[in-house]
Amino acid sequence: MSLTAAVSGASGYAGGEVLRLLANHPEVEIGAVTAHSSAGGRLGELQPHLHPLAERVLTETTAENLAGHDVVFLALPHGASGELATQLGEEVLIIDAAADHRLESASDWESFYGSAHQGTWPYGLPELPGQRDQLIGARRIAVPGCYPTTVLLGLAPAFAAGTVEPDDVVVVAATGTSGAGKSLKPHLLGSEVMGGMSPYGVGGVHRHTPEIEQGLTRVAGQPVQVSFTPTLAPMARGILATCTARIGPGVTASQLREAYAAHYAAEPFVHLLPEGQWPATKQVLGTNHVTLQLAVDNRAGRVIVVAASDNLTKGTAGGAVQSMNLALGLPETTGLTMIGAAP
Ligand SMILES: NC(=O)C1=CN([C@@H]2O[C@H](COP(=O)(O)OP(=O)(O)OC[C@H]3O[C@@H](n4cnc5c(N)ncnc54)[C@H](OP(=O)(O)O)[C@@H]3O)[C@@H](O)[C@H]2O)C=CC1
Ligand SMILES: CC(=O)N[C@@H](CCC(=O)OP(=O)(O)O)C(=O)O
Repeated sequence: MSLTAAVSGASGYAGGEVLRLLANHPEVEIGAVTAHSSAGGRLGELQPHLHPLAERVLTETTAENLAGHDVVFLALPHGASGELATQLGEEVLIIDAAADHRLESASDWESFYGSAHQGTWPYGLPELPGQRDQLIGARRIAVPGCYPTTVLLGLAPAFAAGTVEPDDVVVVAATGTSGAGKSLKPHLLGSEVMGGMSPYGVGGVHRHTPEIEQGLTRVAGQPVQVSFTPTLAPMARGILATCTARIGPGVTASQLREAYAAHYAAEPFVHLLPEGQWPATKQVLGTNHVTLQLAVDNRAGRVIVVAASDNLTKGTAGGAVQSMNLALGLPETTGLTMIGAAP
C-alpha cells in the first residue's frame, strides 16, 4: 500500500517533525509540502535536517494544493484548520496538530482562545480509556496538546483506578523552547532562556488547562479540577511534568504501582519505569515514548507522578502519525520509534 500525505506548515517545527517521521514511514509517500511566508522556498533551506526532502519546494497552504492526497496534516497556527477542513471534503483523513477541534466545551474554547468554537474531532490520544476505538476509521483527528499528552498519560491510570481525589490535582511542568514554534518571541531569545528557568501562564490561565481537565474528567467520570503551571527550561525539546494528586483513604503505593503497570501493560509507547528509575527528557528525545514513575508521599497524602515526553514527537507529530496509523488500519507503531539517542 502506498498512501499519499500532504503536510501543511512544513516550514515550522511541528510540520518538520511530521515530515521527519513520514520520511521513515514505509506506507506513506510525501506529497505536497506547504507553508505561508516561506512558500516558494526549498525545504532544505528551512529544514536542513530533512536531507532527502531538501529539493522539495514549499507551496502556499491552500485547499487546492492540499487536495488529492489520502491524508492531510495541518500544522498551522490555531484558527486556520476549520475552513480548510470544510474545503477538503469529508473523505480525506485530516489530522490537525492545532488546538481548534480538541475542546468539547465552546465556552472553554472561547475563554481560553478568544475566538468562535469550530466543533470537536476525535481526540488523538489512543492510550486514554476507550479512545483507541474512536480513532479507528476516523476521518478527522485533533492531535492533543503537548502538555495535555504528557499530563494525561501521567494521571489517567490513577483516575481510572479511582485512587485519587478529583478536586486536588496540581501539575507543574517544564517544556523546551520548540513548544512555542519557530516565530520570533522576545522571551524565547537565547539570552533570555539559556542558563535559567522561568514560569509563564501562571494562575490557571494556560490554554492547556481546560484540555487537561477535559481528558481527566472523561477518565474519572466526574469533574476533575487541575492547577497547572508551565515553566520554560533551557532546552530545545522535551517536557517533564510533575503531577501530584491527593490519594483516597487507604490507597497504598503498591496499589498505585499495580494500577499503572496494568493500565499500560499492552501499550507500546507508554511505560512505568522500574522502581527507583526516574523519567528524564533526554531518554525520550526524538521518540514516541513517554516514561513514567511514581511515588507516594505519605506525609502529604499525595501521589507524585513524573512523566517525560518529547513535545514534538509523542507530544505532536508522533501522536499524529500514531493516530493516522489507527485511522487507516495500519499497525499502530508503523514508522514510530521508542529508541532514543544517548547521551
Ligand atoms: N511546537 C510544539 O511543540 C507543538 C505545536 N503544536 C501546534 O502545531 C501548530 C504549528 O506549531 P509550530 O510548528 O510549533 O509553529 P511554527 O511557528 O514553527 O510553524 C508555523 C507554521 O504555520 C505556517 N503559518 C504561519 N502563519 C500562517 C497563516 N496565517 N496561514 C497559514 N500558515 C501559516 C508557517 O509558515 P511560514 O513559516 O512559511 O510562515 C509554519 O509553517 C500550532 O497550532 C501549534 O500550536 C501542537 C503541539 C505541540
Ligand atoms: C514554550 C511555549 O510557549 N510552549 C507552548 C506550548 C503549547 C503548544 O504547543 O500548544 P498547542 O499544543 O496547544 O498547540 C505554550 O505553552 O504555549
